[in-house]
Amino acid sequence: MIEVQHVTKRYGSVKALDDISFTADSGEVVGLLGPNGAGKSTTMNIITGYLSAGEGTVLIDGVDILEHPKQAKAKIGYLPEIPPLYVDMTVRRYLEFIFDLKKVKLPKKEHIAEVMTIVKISDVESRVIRNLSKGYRQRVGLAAALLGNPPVLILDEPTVGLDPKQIIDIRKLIKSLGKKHTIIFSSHVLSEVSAVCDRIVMINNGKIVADAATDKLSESISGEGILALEVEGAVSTVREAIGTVDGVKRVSKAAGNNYTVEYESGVDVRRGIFNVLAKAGCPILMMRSGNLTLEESFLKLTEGGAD
Ligand SMILES: Nc1ncnc2c1ncn2[C@@H]1O[C@H](COP(=O)(O)OP(=O)(O)OP(=O)(O)O)[C@@H](O)[C@H]1O
Repeated sequence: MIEVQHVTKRYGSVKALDDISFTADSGEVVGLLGPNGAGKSTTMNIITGYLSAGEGTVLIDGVDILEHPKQAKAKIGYLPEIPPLYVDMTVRRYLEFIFDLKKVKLPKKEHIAEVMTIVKISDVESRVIRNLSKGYRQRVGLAAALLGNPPVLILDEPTVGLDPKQIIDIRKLIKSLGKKHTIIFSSHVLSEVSAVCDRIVMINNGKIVADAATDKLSESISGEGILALEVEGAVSTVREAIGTVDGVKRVSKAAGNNYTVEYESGVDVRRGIFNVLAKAGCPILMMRSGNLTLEESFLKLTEGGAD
């Protein structure tokens, strides 16, 4: 649905993006994660056609954003980091204004009411935007992005500046919107991205440093899996037995009866290890994944970032 291909962007001598490529498939919620200054906003602005890339291509549902901007932009709902709200308007008036601006062809009253219900702002429709809390303003911005039912939503740091309750509400909202839309949303907060997204694209210093399903990310970063084991029996027997299992790369002895097993990424060695140790008469007392946590992976990849 969204294809970013070899995009490079320079601001004068600053290379903000350096040959980045990634995709977001239909119905996927993809998190663009990186420290401040990594290039997230620049990426978002290029995807939405607000900024042109120096090199590379962005396709929205197969349509090139630079060659056919009108057609491509009609498929996108964009929530910039600071939504450009007209604060003297009421919520309803503002949404009517955006509806007209976007030249939406749906029945106006019903569609605006539907969108207000989705983002839960119907109760403030007559309030002047200036008097709304930051959380409500963010939802008004989201409502504006949703007008016209675009299949793609691009959300730039949608929870910045919100209180914890508002953050939880917006996350829930994004998750539910993910059922019907392809979403790319940026954040510098790992826990946020991992709570909401199917896939994480990590960006640092204008380069993509990781791109994987949220639950597979740490494994894909370390390039191999790690298991921590506690096993009874003679050390040489245990090591030898585990070493015969397909996919096992290294067995290291830790304190007591503990071992660390490194294995090839994508291979599940647990059953094999169970079988060989049972055969050798060495009971397994504990076995768990010893991979880097997502936090550790993120820090490892973004060391030296601007944040
Ligand atoms: N208009 C500009 N002129 C010059 N340099 C810029 C401009 N906009 C961004 N940059 C630089 O490009 C790099 C990427 O910036 P960008 O705003 O895309 O990062 P970001 O990941 O969105 O960070 P933040 O979360 O702080 O907004 C940074 O080094 C930034 O200083």
